[in-house]
Amino acid sequence: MRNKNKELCVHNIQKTKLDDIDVSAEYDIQGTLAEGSFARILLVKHRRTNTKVVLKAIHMELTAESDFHREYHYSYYLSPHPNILSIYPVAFTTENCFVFAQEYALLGDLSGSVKAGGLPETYCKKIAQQLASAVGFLHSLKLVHRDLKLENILVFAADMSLVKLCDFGATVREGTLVTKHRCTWQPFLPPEICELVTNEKYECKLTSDCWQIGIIIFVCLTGCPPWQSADISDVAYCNFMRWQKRKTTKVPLQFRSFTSRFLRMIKRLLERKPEKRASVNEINKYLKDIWMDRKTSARASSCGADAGASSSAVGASRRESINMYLNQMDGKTHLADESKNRLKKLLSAHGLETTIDQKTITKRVWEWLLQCDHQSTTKFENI
Ligand SMILES: Nc1ncnc2c1ncn2[C@@H]1O[C@H](COP(=O)(O)OP(=O)(O)OP(=O)(O)O)[C@@H](O)[C@H]1O
Repeated sequence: MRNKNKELCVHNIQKTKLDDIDVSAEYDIQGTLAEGSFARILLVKHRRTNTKVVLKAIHMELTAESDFHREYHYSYYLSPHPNILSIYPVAFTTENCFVFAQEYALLGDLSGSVKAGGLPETYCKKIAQQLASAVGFLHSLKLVHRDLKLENILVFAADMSLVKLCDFGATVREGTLVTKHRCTWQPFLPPEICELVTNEKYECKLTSDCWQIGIIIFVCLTGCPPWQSADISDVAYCNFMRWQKRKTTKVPLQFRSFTSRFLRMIKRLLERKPEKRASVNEINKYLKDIWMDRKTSARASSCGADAGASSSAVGASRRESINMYLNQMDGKTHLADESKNRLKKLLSAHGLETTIDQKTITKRVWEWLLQCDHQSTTKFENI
């Protein structure tokens, strides 16, 4: 009964009264931390309390007021969880933006920490455990995050002992009719979403988050996604599906560096049928196991191509996958540029020019991965 009330309460979206304020009068703007698709993330110091906070300034022309209220409501409601970004009870409007205040993650997001070849296994397990806890909390309230990716996991400790989930801009109640979220990376999308046509509506389910956590764990361990797109036109994905459906005993190349326990977990999270997919809580069952197989990981680079006949196809598809990231980045440029210009105007009205661009940082990371993929492909083709 208590849980039911909690659940009802979280879905009762509060419309906070939004006062129009002059940002530069209240805050000392120190710089732009990042630029998302709809928002600019500003590092500021609150003049009166001398506290450093982050302001998420969402451009009004790109976001309906009701969407802002939903994002702020869910972000604030969820933020007491230790692995969810803390949000302050501060929301207001400026001339062009809806704004709310958050705590500052000094180490940025996970896409800046995951290097070619991946993170140490111990770090990945800490991330998996904290992410499972945060997303498990959302799921207990029947909320679907819908946009789980490295960029939405903020790092508070270099050894990954504290990470927090952020960006509840796409979060909705389970069962809500939605269309594909425009700014998610294709390799992170589950098959049931990949197969939708543009603007097709679907009922969102908790299980799509479980798939995305599976992909995040894979990317953290290896440094790159397992395929470009979870659909039948993708060779790497097809190989995985054939193996999962036991049509072949040959473990797909990009999964050869893992132990059987890890493979069991990842197969459960990356189950094609959403109704059969593991819940996030299942991840906890595998945290004490060894994930990387020391012997095979020395032989098969998870970032590389197959040493057999299908090597070029898989290698090409994986290169394409990383290229696709870069292209999607470019695709986002137009949208980001529009909002960037408007936000720039707003900021320069307060005498501030900004130059940091998160898109460029992420693009650099993926260019590096592309280089890594190319090197290991060459290595395996020479075997
Ligand atoms: N509190 C914070 N501290 C430090 N960096 C942050 C913080 N909040 C956000 N960021 C940075 O800003 C980026 C974009 O933030 P956020 O995801 O909230 O914006 P968005 O416009 O919703 O992004 P998207 O492109 O995913 O729609 C994050 O990936 C992260 O790098």
